[in-house]
Amino acid sequence: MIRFPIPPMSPIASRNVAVIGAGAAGLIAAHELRQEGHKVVVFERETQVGGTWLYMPDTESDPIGIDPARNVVHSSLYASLRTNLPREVMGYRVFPFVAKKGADRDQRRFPCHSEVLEYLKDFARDFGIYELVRFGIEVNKVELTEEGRWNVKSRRIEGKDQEKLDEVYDAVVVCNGHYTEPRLAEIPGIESWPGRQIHSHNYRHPERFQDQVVVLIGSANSAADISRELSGVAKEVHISSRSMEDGNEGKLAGYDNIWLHPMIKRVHGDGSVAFLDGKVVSADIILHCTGYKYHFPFLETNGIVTVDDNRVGPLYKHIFPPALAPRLSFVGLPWKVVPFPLFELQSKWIAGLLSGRLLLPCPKEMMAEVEDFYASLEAYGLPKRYTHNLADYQFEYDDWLASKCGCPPIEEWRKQMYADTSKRKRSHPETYRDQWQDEHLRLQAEDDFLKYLAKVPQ
Ligand SMILES: Cc1cc2nc3c(=O)[nH]c(=O)nc-3n(C[C@H](O)[C@H](O)[C@H](O)COP(=O)(O)OP(=O)(O)OC[C@H]3O[C@@H](n4cnc5c(N)ncnc54)[C@H](O)[C@@H]3O)c2cc1C
Repeated sequence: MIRFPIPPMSPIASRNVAVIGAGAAGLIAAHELRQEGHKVVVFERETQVGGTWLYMPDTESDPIGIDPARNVVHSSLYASLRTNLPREVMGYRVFPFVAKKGADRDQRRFPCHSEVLEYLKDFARDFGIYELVRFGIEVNKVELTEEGRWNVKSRRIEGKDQEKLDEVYDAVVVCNGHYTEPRLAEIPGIESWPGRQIHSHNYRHPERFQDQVVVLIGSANSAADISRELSGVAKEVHISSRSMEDGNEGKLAGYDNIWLHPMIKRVHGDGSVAFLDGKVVSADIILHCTGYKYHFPFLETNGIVTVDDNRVGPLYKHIFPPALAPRLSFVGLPWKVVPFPLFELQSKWIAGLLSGRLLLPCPKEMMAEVEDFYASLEAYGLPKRYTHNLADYQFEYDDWLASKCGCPPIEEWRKQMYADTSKRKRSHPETYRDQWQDEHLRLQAEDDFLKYLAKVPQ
């Protein structure tokens, strides 16, 4: 039986901390925790760091990802993917994402995915993170002990050696990513529709779509990139999205074979797909670019933390369940954000709270704030699945964390560059990665990076 409230932590102390995942979130969490004096073990199922940025040519046995027995592939990257943020904006603040020379490096401002992987590998090497990571080890159970610590069970996932570990940690930081479990659009009539379905998680190359009529559902970054890539090989591409504004339906400007539609009304046994605007097409494939679900199959909190319609909660500031803070935390849940610097600030705060250098409000106050936040979302008519969408206030959130940690707010150039990129992505989706108008901001960033690099011992 678990006793509550769990015992308070003694002030200014070093903790044994388990970090789950060695993607961009887990790497910076490991760094910040160690900087604060904690003892850190990072568990990583793969044999390399990088998480999402470790491109995997293989796809899953179930192309829409609903079969629980399927082989799970972690990364959702497609072969042609280039970043949707300029490298200056994207990098950690403590390790600028500057262009490097080398045969395997891509010096462009919006580089291809392998360049981000190289950057993360550089970070792990330069900051001595590799020595903290246990590779090829999957965490399969995280449970609260009677003393309010965490029992972490893990196992080696490949090879004859069936090594299993059962250990106790003072705290767990969950950094397992949230772009692996596909979310699907609900489509009336889909059970009897005879065509193929695939989720963008399993999209790698356009060739399989040669001469096909494709209905692509979604409007986020992947949908924009993949629909344009498909137009080069497919017969027709029909984009269906919730955000399609009235009057914008019809052919996409600049393309002969891309059409824009509102949501799908119904699909039929004869292969036809009917949209809410009354248009009907006969399609071969439905491609779901409809996002992902938060998924923590290893986490056992006796119902304290749940995932409900993609709300992970209750969480104070998207990080701590009030009843278990600060011993359980999540890094990287927010979306529609600049991820790496946000991970950095979340991690810094967690590290300071775990040592007792920084303090949280009491669980009751945190819970009251979480409830107020949920009530405000409801008042705006926002469904639970928008809980971690920080589009309208990501920098306010970052700056709040920065102030708690006593570090400078997000740089003005970074905020402005993000805003300019978002605008250009909408107005010039084909060219925003290669043509820009924010050279003055890029120079400011470079200037900042030079000052930073001058301080770092080479
Ligand atoms: C298609 C796509 C394009 C994107 N483009 C951009 C972009 O241009 N710019 C940008 O900044 N962001 C982009 N992102 C967001 C990107 O996901 C984040 O930048 C970031 O990489 C997420 O890092 P993470 O550490 O939270 O998760 P991940 O990178 O997913 O890492 C999680 C790690 O946890 C490990 N793991 C999971 N479960 C376990 C377990 N039980 N035991 C042990 N290990 C485990 C996984 O193997 C993985 O290594 C994109 C995302 C996608 C899907």
